[in-house]
Amino acid sequence: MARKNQTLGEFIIENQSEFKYSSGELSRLINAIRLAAKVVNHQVNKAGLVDILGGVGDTNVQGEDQQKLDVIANEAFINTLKNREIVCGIGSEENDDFITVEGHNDDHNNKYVILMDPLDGSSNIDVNVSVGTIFSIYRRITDPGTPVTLEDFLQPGRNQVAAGYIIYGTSTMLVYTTGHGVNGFTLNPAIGTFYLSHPNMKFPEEGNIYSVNEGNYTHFPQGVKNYIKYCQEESENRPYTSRYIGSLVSDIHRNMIKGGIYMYPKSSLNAKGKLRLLYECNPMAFITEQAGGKASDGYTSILDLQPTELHERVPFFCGSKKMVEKAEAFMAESL
Ligand SMILES: O=P(O)(O)OC[C@H]1O[C@](O)(COP(=O)(O)O)[C@@H](O)[C@@H]1O
Ligand SMILES: [Mg+2]
Ligand SMILES: [Mg+2]
Repeated sequence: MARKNQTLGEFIIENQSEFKYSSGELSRLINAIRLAAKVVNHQVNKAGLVDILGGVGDTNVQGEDQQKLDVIANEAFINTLKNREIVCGIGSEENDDFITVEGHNDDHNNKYVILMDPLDGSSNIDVNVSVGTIFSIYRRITDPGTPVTLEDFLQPGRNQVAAGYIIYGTSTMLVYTTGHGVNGFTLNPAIGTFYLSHPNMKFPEEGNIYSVNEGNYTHFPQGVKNYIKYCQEESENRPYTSRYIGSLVSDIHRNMIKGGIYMYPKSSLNAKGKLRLLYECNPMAFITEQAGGKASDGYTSILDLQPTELHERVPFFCGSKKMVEKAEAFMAESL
């Protein structure tokens, strides 16, 4: 049972039995994520003081300029997870291929794979706007004792056993689910402890915030253009307010608290949109559905999509249930 101001450590232990495979491994994994989050939080908070702003002068597999904090966050999570030998594989936005973690005595016996976006909202790092980390956890489907394979990562989002994000904003929060609701923990920086501050988070069914990069408006499908016009019309609780931070984690976190819809549609610029299915859309969709919201590619639930590549992109509509259903109706109409 969630108690306000319970520490994250206490919550993990007290809720372990909820988890059908509860052998303590998943708890150790969430604890490792908690530790890496604190390491990254420390770096993010002092970014302007030490020379970790800006790019490393290299591009990642997405063709994006890698920021120094992308690399620092990536290494912090990979090292923390590897050193604790609790995963058999790691997939990251910043690594072309998945990383095999041999585990104790190279026995490949660990049961979980993790996919992550170590630093989300990279374009906001240098301008002191909130950024995040996103993670998604699966049980492997290939036999323990054998090296992990791509198959273990390309599972539908419905198979996730846990997912969450860390938001490095006005305060630092860790929000996650293991399929039993969504809980948010705030870091007390003075003592380095996460406390339960947002028990049982819920997306309001309806809201009045829409989040989309309207700079791409002319390139959007007609259905999206029609929905944006609908959001801007004078009517009962419209026009909605437009809010777009440009950090997926922060935009969805705000909309989960206030009610709203986030969209990164396909466009004539990006045939499949921009966001990555495995370590951005699947984990945010799992959180959203667990909080009573909805997430789709405009037609199909994100969690029912069958992934085919580690870094594949999908169009993303996510947020308050009635708002996503309305956007989907406009998409269907304009087919
Ligand atoms: O600048 P755009 O095209 O609107 O894209 C913003 C989106 O891209 C992202 O920054 C992509 O994530 P990364 O920063 O992890 O690459 C999202 O956080 C954000 O929602
Ligand atoms: Mg991202
Ligand atoms: Mg990123």
